[in-house]
Amino acid sequence: MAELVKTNKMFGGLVKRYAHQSTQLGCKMHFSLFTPPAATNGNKVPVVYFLSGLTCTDENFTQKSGAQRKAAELGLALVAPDTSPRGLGIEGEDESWDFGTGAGFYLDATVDKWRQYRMYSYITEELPALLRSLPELDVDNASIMGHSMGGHGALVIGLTKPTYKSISAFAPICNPSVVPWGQKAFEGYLGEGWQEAGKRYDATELVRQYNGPVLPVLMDTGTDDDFLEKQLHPWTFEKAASGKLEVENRMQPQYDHSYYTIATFIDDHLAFHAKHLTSS
Ligand SMILES: N[C@@H](CCC(=O)N[C@@H](CS)C(=O)NCC(=O)O)C(=O)O
Repeated sequence: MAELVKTNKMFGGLVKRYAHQSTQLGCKMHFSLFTPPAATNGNKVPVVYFLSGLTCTDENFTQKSGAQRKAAELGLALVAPDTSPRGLGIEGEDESWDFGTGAGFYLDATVDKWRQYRMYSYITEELPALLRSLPELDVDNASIMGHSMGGHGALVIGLTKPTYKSISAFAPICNPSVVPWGQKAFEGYLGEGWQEAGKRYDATELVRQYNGPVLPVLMDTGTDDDFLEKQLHPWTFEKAASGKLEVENRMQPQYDHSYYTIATFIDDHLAFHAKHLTSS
C-alpha cells in the first residue's frame, strides 16, 4: 500500500499526499487524495480523478484549484496523480518541459528508451488497484477530468475504459496527432509509425471510431488561452463527437490557460460529475 506522507484538514475533509513504488513505472510516485467529510463512519464516496497538464505534479491541482470546497459539499473524493515517472535517469528526460519528466502524455510508450513511461496503464490499472485498499473510496463509481495534456488524458481514458461515468476537461488537447505538443510526444514515445499508433491516444480519432454508450462530456476552454489555436482544437472533438457523446463544449470569454480558469469553473465540473455518480 501507499505510504501517507502528509495530511491537511480542509473544508472539513482531508487532503492527503501518498507515496508508493510504482510497478508500471519502476519509480517512486506521489498522488494526492482529498476525502470529503462524508467519507467517515464506514461510508464510501465516489471518486473523481484530475489529470494535470504539462510541467505539473500532483500538487498543482491540489494547491491551486480550490476544488476541495465543492467536493466536500458534494461528498466526492478527488484523486490527483503525477504527470510522468520521476527520476528514472533516462538521458534527456529533463531537457524539455513538454517531453519527458512532467509530460507523460497518459500513454504507454513503445520506444525502448522510454519503456517505463506507462502513464496510461498507471492511471487505469495500478492507481485504481492501489485505491481499493482505502475503504472510504467507492473505486468503481468514478469519473475523470483533466487540464490540457490531462484533458487529453481524461478524454482518451474515458473513451477507452468503461469505468468512468462522466468526463470533463479544461482546455484539452483534443486532436494531438495534428498539433505540435502531441506530435512531439507521439513521435518520441511511440517512435516509427507513430502516426498510426498515435490514433489510440487521440480523442478525436477515437471518437470517430467510437460506438459505446453516450457518455456525458463537459469542456471549458478560455478564448484568451494562448494555446487554443495551435494545440487544443476543442471544436474538432465536438464535431467528431456529434451524435456519439453528449458534449457540452463551452468557450469562456477572456479566460486563459491557467489555474485561474480552472478555479473559476471547477465547481461546475464537480456538480456535473456528481450528477452522474451514484451516492451511497
Ligand atoms: N511552459 C509553460 C506552459 C506550461 C503550462 O501552461 N502548463 C500548464 C498545463 S499545460 C500548467 O498547469 N502549469 C502549471 C501551473 O499553472 O500551476 C509554463 O511553464 O508557463
